[in-house]
Amino acid sequence: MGNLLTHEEYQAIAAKLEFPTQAFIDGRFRPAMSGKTFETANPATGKVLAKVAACGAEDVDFAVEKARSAFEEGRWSRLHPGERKDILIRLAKLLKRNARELAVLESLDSGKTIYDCENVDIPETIHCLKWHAELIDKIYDHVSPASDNHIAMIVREPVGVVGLVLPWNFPLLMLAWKIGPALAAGNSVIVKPAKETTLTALRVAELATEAGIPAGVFNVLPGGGPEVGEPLGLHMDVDMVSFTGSTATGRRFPKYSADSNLKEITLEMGGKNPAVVLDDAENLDRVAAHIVNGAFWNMGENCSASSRLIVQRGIKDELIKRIVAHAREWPMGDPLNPENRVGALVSKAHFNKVSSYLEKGQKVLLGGKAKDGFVEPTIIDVADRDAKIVREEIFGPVLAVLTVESFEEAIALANDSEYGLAASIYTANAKRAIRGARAIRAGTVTVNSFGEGDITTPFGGYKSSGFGGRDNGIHAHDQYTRIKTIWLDLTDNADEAVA
Ligand SMILES: NC(=O)C1=CN([C@@H]2O[C@H](COP(=O)(O)OP(=O)(O)OC[C@H]3O[C@@H](n4cnc5c(N)ncnc54)[C@H](O)[C@@H]3O)[C@@H](O)[C@H]2O)C=CC1
Ligand code: BAL
Repeated sequence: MGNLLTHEEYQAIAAKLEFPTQAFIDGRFRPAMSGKTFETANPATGKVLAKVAACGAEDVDFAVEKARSAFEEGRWSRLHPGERKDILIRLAKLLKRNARELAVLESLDSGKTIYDCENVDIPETIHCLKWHAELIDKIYDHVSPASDNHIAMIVREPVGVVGLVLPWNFPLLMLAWKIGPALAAGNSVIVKPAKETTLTALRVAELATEAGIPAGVFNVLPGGGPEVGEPLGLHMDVDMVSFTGSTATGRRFPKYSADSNLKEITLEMGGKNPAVVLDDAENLDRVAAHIVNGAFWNMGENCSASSRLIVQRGIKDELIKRIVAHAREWPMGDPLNPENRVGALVSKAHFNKVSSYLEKGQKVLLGGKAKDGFVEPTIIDVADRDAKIVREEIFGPVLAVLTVESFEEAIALANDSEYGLAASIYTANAKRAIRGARAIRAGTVTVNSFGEGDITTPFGGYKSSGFGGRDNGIHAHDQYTRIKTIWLDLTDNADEAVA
């Protein structure tokens, strides 16, 4: 995969990196108005990388004012879509030119492996921006089938000033999922990265300006959730917020909206995603490889991670044997070593949270150890269907195994969760595959594979996993536009009385 460097070469790049540390508002870097900063550390070593501006409500007000001016003056919102396309493609090219530096920055700040940053995060980020840029001058508005005497145009307009509240698990990719369609549609954006992972968003803001995105259109406010996310959610002049993160925090946004200007809200939240393996599944070795990828990719810090394996008793032992064998091929260690597939968890706090799910007395089939920011890929056989590791989103490399006797029981168990983000079903029986996929209440169901689809397919959840619009695909465009109807009377009626 890819054109990877050696461990030593990555370390040499890391040693020379400069870190952007200030807020980016109205086209330039600025300290937080309060002068406050917070430390951001490399979770793999605990070493502080930089002190970053800790923004607050006053920075939010200032950024919203600048974003609003940019929007109203039409610096970006009224550019020809083809011009926005050209600038966004220029941004994608700049990201490509700086891909290696961004990959190392992302890995250092988040604990993600350089292997994933180089092979997934950075290329998909670039592809996402290009895809939305290419889309924007190919979308047509509509004319309604109204009477001959009227013409009714149904047009899409950018929403205005958009808040983008991001998680830490895919800092650049989630940025791209949101700024791609939001900027392509002509909005001004205020990005609030997760406090744990701010550095790459700040670097992208700098590159966006170099690409030609006008001042005020792309702003980045580092800082805490209550300090930046909440004032953004409550702001009277923010038109829409798109959020990705935990269900607990996501729940706050509809309330912020109701307590302010009824801004639109899209929420992409947690998951406890089932991988259902039926006893007629073919090629168990391949199934096992998919399950390992689903459960342990990105250290399980993935909202759509397969965290519940629901397996029919007849094939359980054979499947587990193969899953364990595949998982053993995933080395864990320094994220900057390209041999490693499992890096560090994002922060000490998150490490503590994930470790707390590893309890004495569990039937551990693999792993189970946690030390100094790293958690081994862990598989636990569970009889109690209400155990915490079955119900709660752990967001770490922990796979709970549940045993069932039938297809019907498997589907019922798959749905026995407050979440409904993603699911997989492995079977050679096409009818069962489709019946199962239809019956599982989740936004994405993959058959005989693990994945999230790609940029062309909408991503989002059912139940407590999702609310509002979808990320990715043409459907993401809906999130960041509003529909307006324009009626025009065509009658030659100068002398007629108005009825
Ligand atoms: N669905 C997903 O992709 C993600 C799920 N999670 C889940 O959430 C758990 C906790 O992680 P956190 O970082 O605490 O997630 P979080 O949901 O609190 O953070 C997501 C974003 O919301 C912001 N935020 C936090 N509190 C806020 C508030 N009161 N008002 C407005 N914005 C606020 C954060 O600063 C961050 O930018 C994880 O262990 C995991 O289970 C975390 C990150 C991503
Ligand atoms: N899996 C991409 C979206 C997320 O984890 O938040």
